[in-house]
Amino acid sequence: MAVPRSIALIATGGTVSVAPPSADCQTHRGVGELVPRPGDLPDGIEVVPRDALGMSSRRMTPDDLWTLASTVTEAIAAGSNGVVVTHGTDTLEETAYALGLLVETRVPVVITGAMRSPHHSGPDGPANIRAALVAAAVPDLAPYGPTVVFQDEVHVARLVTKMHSTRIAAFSSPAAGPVGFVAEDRLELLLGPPPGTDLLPGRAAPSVRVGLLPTATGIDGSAAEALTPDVDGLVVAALGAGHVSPSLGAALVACAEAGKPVVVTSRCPDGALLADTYAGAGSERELRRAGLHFAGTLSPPKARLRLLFGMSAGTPAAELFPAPPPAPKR
Ligand SMILES: NC(=O)C[C@H](N)C(=O)O
Repeated sequence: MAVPRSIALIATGGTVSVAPPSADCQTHRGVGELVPRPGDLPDGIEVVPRDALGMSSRRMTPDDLWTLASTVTEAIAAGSNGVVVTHGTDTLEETAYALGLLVETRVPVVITGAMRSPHHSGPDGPANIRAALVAAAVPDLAPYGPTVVFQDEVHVARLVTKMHSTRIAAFSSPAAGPVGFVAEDRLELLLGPPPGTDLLPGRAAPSVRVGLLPTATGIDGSAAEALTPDVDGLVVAALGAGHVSPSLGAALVACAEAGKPVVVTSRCPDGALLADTYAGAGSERELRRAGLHFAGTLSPPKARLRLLFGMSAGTPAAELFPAPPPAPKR
């Protein structure tokens, strides 16, 4: 008989592990309760369970992400053939991306959770965990970096987002769709791994504060001005392809001139930021010329984690968010 693949199952809390009959979803079961019973375990897999954290994902902090990344790294160093992390869904995509920033791995790392708690009808946790274990046991998944397995779909950490607040089909990757799926306890990969890695060149425990600002019609610079003294860096979820109101633009430039890196992202769930199309106050041309950094296709919360952990390790923002090559003449 073939040697079973050893998969570390690391629990952090979330709805997937809410303890019945806790009506307020505040108490979380230990990882032992999440391990499939012997008859429910996919063939050829052995689970090594470990509790890391036990909380709703809204409580997760950068320090917790650092701790979790260390736990995952330890499991890999101890010889796991793959890792599955169970997590609350509200910030699951951020944790997946943070593991991509912080964990150097040659084995698959998969994150999953549930939208329905174990004591509700049709809980999705057991099926998600089973599919995640199947995926984590396949070495071909490793080059994709951390992935999210949910509802039998496999999504890469950089692109995945929680699109629905209550349905069990909560996650998707608007830019490219899932890279694979699990059926009959087999992983099918549909697309190749992402072209680049998100792993940071230097890794260190979080030691800086990075703010995140929303934009909307008529949002001026007052919130940015109020926030600037309290942060070491700022991410703005700008309009469209990287635009803000002229007043907000001036406040962001002032923040950058004060030596605090400002990173522009888009509030659109899909698409990239422009470099050289619009001019004038608050346009992408003006903001780039003033030294603001642009995060490409990265979502606002993920760009925030990249800036936060990158700065903590002393990597300049310009290296974390390199400028695109000049556009060809049109
Ligand atoms: N479905 C969930 O897991 C939601 C929960 N509030 C959490 O993120 O911990």
